[in-house]
Amino acid sequence: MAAVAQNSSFVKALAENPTLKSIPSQFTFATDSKGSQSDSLPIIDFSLLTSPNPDQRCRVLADLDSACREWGFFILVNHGIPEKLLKAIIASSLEFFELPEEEKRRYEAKSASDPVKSGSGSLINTANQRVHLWRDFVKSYVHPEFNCPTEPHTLRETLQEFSGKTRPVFRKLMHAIEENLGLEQGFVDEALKLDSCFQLYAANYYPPCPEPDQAIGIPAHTDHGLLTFLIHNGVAGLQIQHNGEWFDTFSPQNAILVNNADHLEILSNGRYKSVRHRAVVNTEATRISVVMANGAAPEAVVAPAPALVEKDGRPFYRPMKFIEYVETMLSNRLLGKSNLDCIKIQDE
Ligand SMILES: O=C(O)CCC(=O)C(=O)O
Ligand SMILES: [Fe+2]
Repeated sequence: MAAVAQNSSFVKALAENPTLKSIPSQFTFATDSKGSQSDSLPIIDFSLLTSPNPDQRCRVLADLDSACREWGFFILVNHGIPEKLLKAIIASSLEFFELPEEEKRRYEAKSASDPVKSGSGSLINTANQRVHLWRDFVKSYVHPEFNCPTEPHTLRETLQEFSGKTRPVFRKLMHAIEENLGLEQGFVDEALKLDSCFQLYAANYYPPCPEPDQAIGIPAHTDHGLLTFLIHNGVAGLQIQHNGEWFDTFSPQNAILVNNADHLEILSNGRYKSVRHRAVVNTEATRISVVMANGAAPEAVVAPAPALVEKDGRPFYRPMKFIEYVETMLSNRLLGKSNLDCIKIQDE
């Protein structure tokens, strides 16, 4: 047990204490955080989705289908979002974490539906103990209504632009997925009301940790929404689970890491599983990730696509209003308890 007390609600301040040699006991999270390497993580070239060459387009659609089906994760390249904007959103997010504590504390969450929240987060484990995470975060709902912390002043414009530029990429991917699932053209736009799609921005700050094997940034979980986009500052830490094994991810310069989230699993009636992933920490370098969770409209009721239910003989998930699902998830602090499990229709 470490002698250093945690007086702050943010891990950054604790990690910057020069006397810290081990983690305070409330951060202890027993897990094997080693990840395997794979040279077959799927890479999808976004620009080929609009290729005039039908063979090329067919090939990228097939690659996207197998990435969604087998890995639930892919590395998106040539997406057209300027590198300058990706760098700017990471820089503005870092500026947020560097604000004085009292400024960040203004956004401490009072309820799951607060549109802007900040803190570091903790969970209750199966032994009913509170586990603190080795990460600080800031989250805000950015679409259909735009919310943003007032400081740093660079964040608002950058975040607005980032949200505006990620939405068409998300929608084009959803159209390709609609085609891959054999759904009628226009079905996802209408059923999920994608003009008003929900987007949640989250930035995570993982300071260096003196005992990275004893702590966790974010434990294994799946995300709400359809597709999650993630970029980072070049420090590795995202791991995904594939066939029961944990894999480290990598990303070429300027790429976006994309993963299937819960509502894609529901929509596809279980064909495209929401991928379990986690964030591990290290002794050396601060890691920052910026996440854009892309979902259906808050008021849309998400259910398995009727055409797939017909093929499968039955739905495997119960319908639920999108925003209700998100807010249930954001207020659920139980480790290992998945919202998706709650709406799964079990075999009779
Ligand atoms: O920082 C990461 O790599 C993972 C973040 C994440 O999974 C999340 O914010 O939901
Ligand atoms: Fe996540």
